[in-house]
Amino acid sequence: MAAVTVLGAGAWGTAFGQVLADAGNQVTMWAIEPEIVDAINTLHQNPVRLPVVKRLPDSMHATLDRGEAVKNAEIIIVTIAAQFARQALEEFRDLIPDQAIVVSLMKGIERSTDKRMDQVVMETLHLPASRFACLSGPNLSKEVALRQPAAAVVASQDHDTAVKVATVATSKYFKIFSSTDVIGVEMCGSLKNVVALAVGMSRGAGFGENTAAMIETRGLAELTQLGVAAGAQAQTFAGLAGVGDLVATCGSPLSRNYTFGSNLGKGMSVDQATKVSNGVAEGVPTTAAVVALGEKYGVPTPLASAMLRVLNEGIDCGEMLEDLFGDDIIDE
Ligand SMILES: NC(=O)C1=CN([C@@H]2O[C@H](COP(=O)(O)OP(=O)(O)OC[C@H]3O[C@@H](n4cnc5c(N)ncnc54)[C@H](O)[C@@H]3O)[C@@H](O)[C@H]2O)C=CC1
Ligand SMILES: O=C(CO)COP(=O)(O)O
Repeated sequence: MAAVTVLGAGAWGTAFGQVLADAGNQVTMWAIEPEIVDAINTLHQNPVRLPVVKRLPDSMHATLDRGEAVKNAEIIIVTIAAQFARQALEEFRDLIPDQAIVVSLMKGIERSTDKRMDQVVMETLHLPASRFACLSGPNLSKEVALRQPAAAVVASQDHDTAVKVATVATSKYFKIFSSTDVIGVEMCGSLKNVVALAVGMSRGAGFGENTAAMIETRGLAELTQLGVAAGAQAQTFAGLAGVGDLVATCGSPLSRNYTFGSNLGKGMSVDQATKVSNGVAEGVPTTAAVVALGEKYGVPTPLASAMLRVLNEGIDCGEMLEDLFGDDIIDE
């Protein structure tokens, strides 16, 4: 049993807090929303972000106080919307205990810097790589919250750190594998959201399985090439964080990214799709960062570039799909 603190009581933070509690840990949730902290402590629920759970485990409690939240934590989990991670973590820099391991569950790239969350977390908290891990995989929060069997991969440069996190967070229904490919796991989780936007859009526009499979396969090739150029191992993209999460996210209306894309495909504007989104659709701000990273590493990103035109210029699904392929015949 460990003392674990989760920063951010959104849908995934709350569902993962329950995983940790079910694994036998004492779980402290920190959130900026007083109504969520109050509901977790008094009703044992998070009706704002995770209404599907009617009673959270008794070993979960919440606080608004940053110092109290982390003071005894052995493991600190970060599940804050990626674009706000830096500003939120700055407030924790001097509070994190010296030996604590910090684990990112976030799936996004910071728009203003094009940095992955491992980079943002370590540089903001002044954390050595040996005390950082990221966890990713096909983990739609509602299904995990209902305790349906699922798995994820946790990566750290320090194998012992990955194994420690996996040991602490493994429960009867949540299996965790270990890896040392931090860049690969980060790139998988962030980039698949852009693919999910495009697949959702094609579904919303009324296209079927062939179109979805085409986008997913070409998307996987694009994110693998970009990931490898950034220093990732190709095999990671065939694992849970890569293909696994691509299949889950691109195939489910429970995904905010898929749903955001689907609403665009049905004819909504970006503003309208943002208004009706039930939580953060990380692929939206991440798309521009993926295009920028492609330019930086000299890797073509036709899918992300086409989605950027959707987001910035409002092109429709037909034009987006045309943009995916040039006129040349290219080797697969
Ligand atoms: N929902 C899911 O199925 C999964 C989500 N993720 C990732 O986990 C991360 C969080 O996702 P969700 O919890 O589902 O999103 P959500 O939209 O339900 O919650 C976002 C969280 O970010 C917090 N936040 C936003 N701005 C903040 C600020 N300035 N300071 C402090 N906290 C702030 C909110 O309070 C909220 O707790 C995302 O990067 C997402 O891609 C990963 C796996 C599964
Ligand atoms: O990452 C996820 C599932 O693994 C959740 O996807 P969304 O953020 O699109 O809801």
